[in-house]
Amino acid sequence: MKKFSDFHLSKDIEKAVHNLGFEEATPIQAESIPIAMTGRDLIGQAQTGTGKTTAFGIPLIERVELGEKTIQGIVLAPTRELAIQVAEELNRIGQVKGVQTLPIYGGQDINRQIKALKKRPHIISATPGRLMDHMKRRTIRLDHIRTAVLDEADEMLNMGFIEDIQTILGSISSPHQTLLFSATMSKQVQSLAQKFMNTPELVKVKAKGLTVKNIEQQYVEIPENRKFDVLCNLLDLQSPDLAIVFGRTKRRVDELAEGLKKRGYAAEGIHGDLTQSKRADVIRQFKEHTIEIMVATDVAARGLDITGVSHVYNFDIPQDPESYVHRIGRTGRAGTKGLAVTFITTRERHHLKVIEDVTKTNMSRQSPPTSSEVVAGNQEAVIHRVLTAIDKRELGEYKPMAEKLLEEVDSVTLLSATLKLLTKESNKTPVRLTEVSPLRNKRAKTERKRSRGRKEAAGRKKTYRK
Ligand SMILES: Nc1ncnc2c1ncn2[C@@H]1O[C@H](COP(=O)(O)OP(=O)(O)OP(=O)(O)O)[C@@H](O)[C@H]1O
Ligand SMILES: [Mg+2]
Repeated sequence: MKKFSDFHLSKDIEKAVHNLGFEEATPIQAESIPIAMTGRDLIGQAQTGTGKTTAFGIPLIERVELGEKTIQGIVLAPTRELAIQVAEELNRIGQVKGVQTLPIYGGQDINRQIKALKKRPHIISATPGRLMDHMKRRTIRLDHIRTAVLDEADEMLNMGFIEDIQTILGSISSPHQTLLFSATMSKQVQSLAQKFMNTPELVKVKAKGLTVKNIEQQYVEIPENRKFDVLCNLLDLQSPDLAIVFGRTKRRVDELAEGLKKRGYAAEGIHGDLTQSKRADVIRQFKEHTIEIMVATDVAARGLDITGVSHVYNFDIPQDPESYVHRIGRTGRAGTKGLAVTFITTRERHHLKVIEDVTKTNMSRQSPPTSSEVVAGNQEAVIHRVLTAIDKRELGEYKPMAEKLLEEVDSVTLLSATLKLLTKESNKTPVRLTEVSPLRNKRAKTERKRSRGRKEAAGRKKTYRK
């Protein structure tokens, strides 16, 4: 195990890392930081939640010359939320040194961004579309870049950003290094790397599979029309701290979030058709635990690091194994435990198998909970609440009331009535979701994806949104 003090970091950065509470470097950090600090190009692949942001963040910030008031580093990320989150982390690492990172993303007033750019940030963390806008307006110039980072490069290519990325990388006129990080890599990424990187060092953290072992992986096979009830039962039984539920389409996400709210859960949906302020609101409320369930499309699958996400539910099985890896990777981060449950219909068995093969993992099959299990689970939850209240011992003002009641009713009856009132009755409010067809077989899927990919990429040119 390597400590950060082994890397000969500057004092300011060592201090900032210490302030972050990091003691030992994770394997991807231990392997990449020394190479990246020499200025070499590097491709880093390591599982989700293993600290890739700091792995590129430290060398990126080390190489910033504070005295030069120019943009010296850029990070490209596939989604707005990720661009924002990376900027936050870089600002923490750069805090003691005084290195400033500005997030630049679509959906935010461009004039506000231009104003913030006048304050001369050292690093930009951006989504490709909006960065291109600024390059065209000449409000961002790439003539002093020392380090360019592509976070989640494979996803940016999936989203049709290839041309934008080529333009951006091709516009950097200063000598620089390029770093590329993701938990998954595709062939496309390798050809991009060949074109734009200088004999990159490949750092791939050895692991048994693509997913981390601290995430328990389960699947439940059920007919489409039972999925919603089973989801509610699982939420009741497993009482997640925070949960992310992934749905296949934006409409699906809206319907699921509405349905969950109807049944009394603190849930909100997030997807690319919402305004940026709504998206930011949902993330903020989720982080503050005002909402406990975030229902999302794959827009939330990449890179998001939210403390407390204990459960991920794939309400709809993801399109491909890579998406599965990233979705479930929103839990089980930095060594914590997590549970991922994937719903499949009988016709989707084949897709499950493909995911298991590619990720080299086994998911254990679970039967949907029976109604008596749900009742028992709800009762257990109440008992837990009662016992916790006893531990807290803040019961003084209730005791006289209890004593008075006990004069009239025996203790067992009294307690039974209290437990009954506290126990959550399963909420049966009817919820109807628009039917979706199961995933089709691989060949049909790839063909559809190809033609859709072209369309989406064309559409995105205008909006730069996922
Ligand atoms: N050395 C460390 N010690 C302890 N915690 C760390 C360390 N490095 C990073 N972390 C924490 O681990 C969490 C995950 O890090 P990060 O988001 O960089 O993962 P990632 O590898 O980029 O994952 P993903 O593939 O999902 O994007 C963060 O909360 C981060 O603060
Ligand atoms: Mg990441």
